[in-house]
Amino acid sequence: MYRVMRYIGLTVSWLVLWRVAVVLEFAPHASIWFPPAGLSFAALLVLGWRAVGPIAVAGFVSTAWITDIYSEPLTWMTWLTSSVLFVGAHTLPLGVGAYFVKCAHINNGVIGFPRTVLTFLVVSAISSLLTSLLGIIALTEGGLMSEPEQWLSWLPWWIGDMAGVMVLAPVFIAVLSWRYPSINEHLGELNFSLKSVKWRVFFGRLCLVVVLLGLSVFLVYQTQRLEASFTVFFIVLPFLWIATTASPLTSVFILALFSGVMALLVAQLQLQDFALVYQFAMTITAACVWFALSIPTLIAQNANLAARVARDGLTHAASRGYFLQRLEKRLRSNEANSPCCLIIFDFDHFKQINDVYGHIIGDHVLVSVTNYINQQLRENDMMGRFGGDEFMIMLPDTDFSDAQAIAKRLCAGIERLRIDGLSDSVSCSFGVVYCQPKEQAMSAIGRADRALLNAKKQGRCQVVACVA
Ligand SMILES: Nc1nc2c(ncn2[C@@H]2O[C@H](COP(=O)(O)OP(=O)(O)OP(=O)(O)O)[C@@H](O)[C@H]2O)c(=O)[nH]1
Repeated sequence: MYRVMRYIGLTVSWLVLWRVAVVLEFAPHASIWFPPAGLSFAALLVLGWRAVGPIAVAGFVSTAWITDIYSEPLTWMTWLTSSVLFVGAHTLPLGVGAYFVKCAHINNGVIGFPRTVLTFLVVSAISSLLTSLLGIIALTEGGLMSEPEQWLSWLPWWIGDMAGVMVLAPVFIAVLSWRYPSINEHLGELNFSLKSVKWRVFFGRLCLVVVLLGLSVFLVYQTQRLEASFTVFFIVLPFLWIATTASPLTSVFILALFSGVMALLVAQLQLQDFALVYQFAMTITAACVWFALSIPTLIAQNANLAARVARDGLTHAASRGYFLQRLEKRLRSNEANSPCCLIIFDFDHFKQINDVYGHIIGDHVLVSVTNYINQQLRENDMMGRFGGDEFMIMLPDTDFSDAQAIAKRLCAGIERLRIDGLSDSVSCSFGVVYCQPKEQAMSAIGRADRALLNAKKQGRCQVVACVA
């Protein structure tokens, strides 16, 4: 029962939107935008083919209603043929398009959000072109459209449907996602939760774009000049700002209301001569908003990747590349005159630990020892993984004797560590160097590595300092 009510609600909403579009018509069968296309796309995306029934009923009713609006006589047979053709022409391209967008997000995943946006925009353009061409054929077959009207209608119909899909489908998807939350897994980065909307931000930014639109439309109304109508394209700039700073739902709501006000102003002020400009402004603004919505996502993903690249996945010590970068920066900076020391340490007979206890325990040893060392270091110090079982520690503002003392303390502390799953104790060998002012990072590492080699040669589990 509840489900039937929802389907009836879908049919009624579709018809209300369709009636609004008819009021805003500026050419036969061509409104500045066609909101029902947005609702059909959203319903087909969220409900799948279950949405076809309610949309079909709405299509049959609207075809009959056209007679009333255009005062064209309609026989039962003509009504039936036109309705079936119209419903097919409307639902088939939009349904296939919605299916593509749904699959695109699954295939592209989180990283591919901009690609999903591109798919949505391309699908909106192609599906709308097909609905307009097939719709015109349907109306012509039913005798509801003459040949001159076909030529007048195809472009405004196409762009009107495209505007309906690009601008309104996301709003309807958001509304439907509150009732059908399973769609959220396909929406990925898009947070369409109402909680994400900050109402002060929403009203402030909505006022800004509506005022700018009002100024632009007023200029056109006063001058009746085509050049003046192009000023509406400048509103793309505040929209880019909105889309990159507000939540997706806020941007999508503002875009829909802005487009609604635009359609209303064009109809009320009789600006039909400029309707195509406004139609294109609507779709271009929507396309820009969609691309701009992916910018915060890309920034967040980049930050995430950068953080991952900077850390070693197992021990969470700095990665080799990041450590070298930081050491190089420290040695070249003005602080280079203050002392900086470098320690390199390597586990003793680590291969044996792996061979006797297995690699899982080997990993556990690496994690336990590096955790212990991290606890011993100051906030400014930095540990990095050179590779395998070899690690480096940068000690800024530390003189040579202190660095040697730290290495000895760590060496003794590691030997005392009791590690779960390991009956023997572990040990490490250490090489310590004082970094010369303006010395290359790799030169300091080379010297520390030679000291470490000496520590290994001298029997392991000890600290060797390299003075020069
Ligand atoms: N479990 C584990 N083992 C690793 C990892 N990275 C490197 N190893 C192993 O660490 C061992 C390092 O051995 P070597 O450096 O050749 O020498 P060693 O056995 O430590 O002996 P010395 O350094 O001469 O005292 C190798 O067997 C590597 O396979 C890791 O992430 N996890």
